[in-house]
Amino acid sequence: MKNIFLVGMPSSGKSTLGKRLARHLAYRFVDTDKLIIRKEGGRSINDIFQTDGEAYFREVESWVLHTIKPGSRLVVATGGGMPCFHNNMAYIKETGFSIFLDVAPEQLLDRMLRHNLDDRPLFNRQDPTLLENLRQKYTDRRFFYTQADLIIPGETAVEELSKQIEMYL
Ligand SMILES: Nc1ncnc2c1ncn2[C@@H]1O[C@H](COP(=O)(O)OP(=O)(O)O)[C@@H](O)[C@H]1O
Ligand SMILES: O=C(O)C1=C[C@@H](OP(=O)(O)O)[C@@H](O)[C@H](O)C1
Ligand SMILES: [Mg+2]
Repeated sequence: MKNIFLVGMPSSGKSTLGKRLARHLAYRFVDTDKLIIRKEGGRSINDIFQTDGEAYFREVESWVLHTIKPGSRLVVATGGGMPCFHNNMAYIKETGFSIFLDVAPEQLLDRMLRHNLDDRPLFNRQDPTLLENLRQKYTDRRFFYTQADLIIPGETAVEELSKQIEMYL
């Protein structure tokens, strides 16, 4: 039973869909940001970025990814940047089935402004250039995200997704 990795931009719905998919398949669910926070003794993602910098965060992020045991019936919601650093996307592809949740920057912006989630150091809701930032990151990161085994639109229902992936698991 391959682990399933959800990749994509922040706010694309990895954590939300990941939990639903895990329930549907009777898999366990993990969120790599939560694993990082636990490893760092409960510090927030913002605190890690501010105190130790992004490079340190990316080290821990990659370390955490490598602690995920292959074949353990897990749905893994990754952090938005994870596939784009170190050799993470290669490791994800080697050890699991990967799904890119493809959501356009305009829709990501809409979700970010609608929902009050402030633990995203790279995407500030008060920033007037947030849309530009999302567009730039989306363009830069697509190279990595599109290496996923499957690409789906963000609003895909869990029943439909389960049907699409059952033959790969
Ligand atoms: N398919 C969807 N349609 C509309 N809103 C969504 C959808 N999926 C997630 N959201 C909302 O967008 C926000 C970010 O979702 P989340 O699952 O945390 O994204 P990610 O883990 O990719 O950053 C949440 O507030 C969630 O309720
Ligand atoms: O896009 C990024 O580089 C990041 C996305 C976040 O995860 P989500 O995609 O779950 O928001 C989190 O890992 C960190 O703030 C960095
Ligand atoms: Mg998340």
